[in-house]
Amino acid sequence: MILVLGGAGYIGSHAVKILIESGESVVVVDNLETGHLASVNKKAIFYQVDIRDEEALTAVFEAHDIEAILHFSANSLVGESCENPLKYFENNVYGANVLLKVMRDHDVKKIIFSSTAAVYGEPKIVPITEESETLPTNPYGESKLMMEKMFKWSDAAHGIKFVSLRYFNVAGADKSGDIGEAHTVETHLIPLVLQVPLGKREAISIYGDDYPTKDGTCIRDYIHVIDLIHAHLLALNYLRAGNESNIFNLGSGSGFSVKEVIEVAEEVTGKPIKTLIAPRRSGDPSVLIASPEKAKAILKWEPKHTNVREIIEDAWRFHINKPNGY
Ligand SMILES: O=c1ccn([C@@H]2O[C@H](COP(=O)(O)OP(=O)(O)O[C@H]3O[C@H](CO)[C@H](O)[C@H](O)[C@H]3O)[C@@H](O)[C@H]2O)c(=O)[nH]1
Repeated sequence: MILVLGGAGYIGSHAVKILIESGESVVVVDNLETGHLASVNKKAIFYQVDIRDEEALTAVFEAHDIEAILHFSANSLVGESCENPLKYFENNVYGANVLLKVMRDHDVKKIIFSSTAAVYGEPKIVPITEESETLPTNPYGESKLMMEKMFKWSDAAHGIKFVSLRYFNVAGADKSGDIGEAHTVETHLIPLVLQVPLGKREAISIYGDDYPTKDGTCIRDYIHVIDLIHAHLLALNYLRAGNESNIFNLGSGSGFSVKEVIEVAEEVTGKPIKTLIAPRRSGDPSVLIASPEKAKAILKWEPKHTNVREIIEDAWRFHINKPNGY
């Protein structure tokens, strides 16, 4: 049995669907603070539990024979983390503490963990390898780095093996159009851009056009959520094969600027997208591009949907299908 924490969220709901399609039995735990029950595949067993609730989490571990955990439940908004850092330390860091305690007590030894490119902060060298310095510039990235360290020391003391996956910019949606990115407070570029052709937003603000990049706007490495989840399945097999704990970047290795994303979204939707030039958003590095070479070499990961057009087409299919979310 695989336990998916945060399985009602954007990325977690894709993981649940793909795990089930690949023949795994899945238990989902989600507090539904930001997740949607409707996005959880019906073949999964669902518990509305907050991972900080040790008693309730323990009951899930006692009811099921859990082999491995995929951990997607965390707060993940950079701006919010700067305004309310303690929320991030309480939910993300303390939540991981409770989880590790319950794992230790129930002899569960495998966990795949969602980390982030935000652990690197402002990179000195691009593309970013896993050996790059970790110097987060916001509490969100700091909380994820702290969690990585908690897993490292829990491995040393209790033999809990982990794979930490440092995500770059996750986007796109399942090809069915049934599940996708539907945050109540949306901050991510692609869903915000698509709100304009959906008629939900007048214009998209470009946060800064004076960066030292080819068109002056920030460059990011967009990774399709389906490719991202395939890396999780490979990480699960990697731990099942008895390998040591490890850390991998998950990105496509190529970058697209904010203006390029908007242009492709205009082509995909066939509608003009009005833009406004706004001031820079604080804490935004100019260029974030992953080196995915380690994941390719060790996990044998090969992202297949690296074209930003395909990512936007798949996101658009979901938004057309569910214009008001779940
Ligand atoms: O309305 C908007 C929203 C975003 N942007 C720009 O679009 C780019 C992408 O922004 P997102 O907010 O979509 O993504 P980030 O790169 O800021 O954040 C991603 O990478 C971070 C690590 O750096 C964290 O992991 C975070 O959770 C993850 O979404 C940035 O240059 C941002 O300034 C705009 O111009 N206008």
